[in-house]
Amino acid sequence: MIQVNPSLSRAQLRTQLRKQRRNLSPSQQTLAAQQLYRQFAQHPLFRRAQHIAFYLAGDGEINPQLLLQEALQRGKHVYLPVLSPWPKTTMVFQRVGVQQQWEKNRFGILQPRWCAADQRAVWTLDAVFLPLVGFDPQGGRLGMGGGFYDRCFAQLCRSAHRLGPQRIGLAHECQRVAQLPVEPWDVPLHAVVTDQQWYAVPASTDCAG
Ligand SMILES: Nc1nc2c(c(=O)[nH]1)N(C=O)[C@@H](CNc1ccc(C(=O)N[C@@H](CCC(=O)O)C(=O)O)cc1)CN2
Ligand SMILES: Nc1ncnc2c1ncn2[C@@H]1O[C@H](COP(=O)(O)OP(=O)(O)OP(=O)(O)O)[C@@H](O)[C@H]1O
Repeated sequence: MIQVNPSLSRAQLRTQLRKQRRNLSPSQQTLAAQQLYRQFAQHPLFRRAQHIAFYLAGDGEINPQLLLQEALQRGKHVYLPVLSPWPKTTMVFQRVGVQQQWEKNRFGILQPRWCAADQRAVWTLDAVFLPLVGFDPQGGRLGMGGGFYDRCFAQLCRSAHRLGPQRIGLAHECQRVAQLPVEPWDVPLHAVVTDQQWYAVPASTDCAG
């Protein structure tokens, strides 16, 4: 686990942790993806969930592709994040179709071509698997810095939809830090699954802000 120098800013921490995950070799990445799959494929949360949001891995992120394929095979509805053309700060979740058309978002990440009819309100999903740059065992998440996931969940946390989807961070073990700096807009994760283990977050820290 990384011992975080408390004087590091979020931006510096992000740079350091991104470098760390990009340094994993292709064979380490493949193994991590297989181990993630083994950790999770038979888990009741995954077995029960019918509407699940994934992400397409890049930049050294742990790859949930095996789980995504498994979800499709089990007849679940699979969603991916799509950045809205306007307003630029909005991200929605869109179901992946059989003859899906794709486009790149402004960060070069592949996303389903915008189709409002296939989009589903976040609070009606059963689970959202979040990519992350860093995490801590208290449910803290450091992302790429766009604030997209936090904005998606902000309403949910403040309103009566506390139950909403399970927010599950997926990560390499090397992305764990003892304690991330917390910002007022941060929405805590319910759990983090790495290639090595599960980190269940105590309920009391859920939506603390
Ligand atoms: N796989 C994956 N998909 C995802 C996310 C993610 O973290 N991972 N996102 C999670 O929110 C959203 C995209 N958010 C992103 C925010 C910033 C950058 C980024 O690369 N920033 C550049 C600099 C900015 C620029 O190119 O204009 C960089 O530092 O490399 C990428 C994605 C939606 N899709
Ligand atoms: N609920 C919100 N409403 C308005 N702005 C927000 C909200 N949540 C986050 N932001 C803004 O987004 C910016 C980036 O936030 P942060 O650094 O936490 O992103 P991140 O979690 O790393 O990114 P991402 O979720 O896209 O991976 C912050 O400057 C913050 O002001």
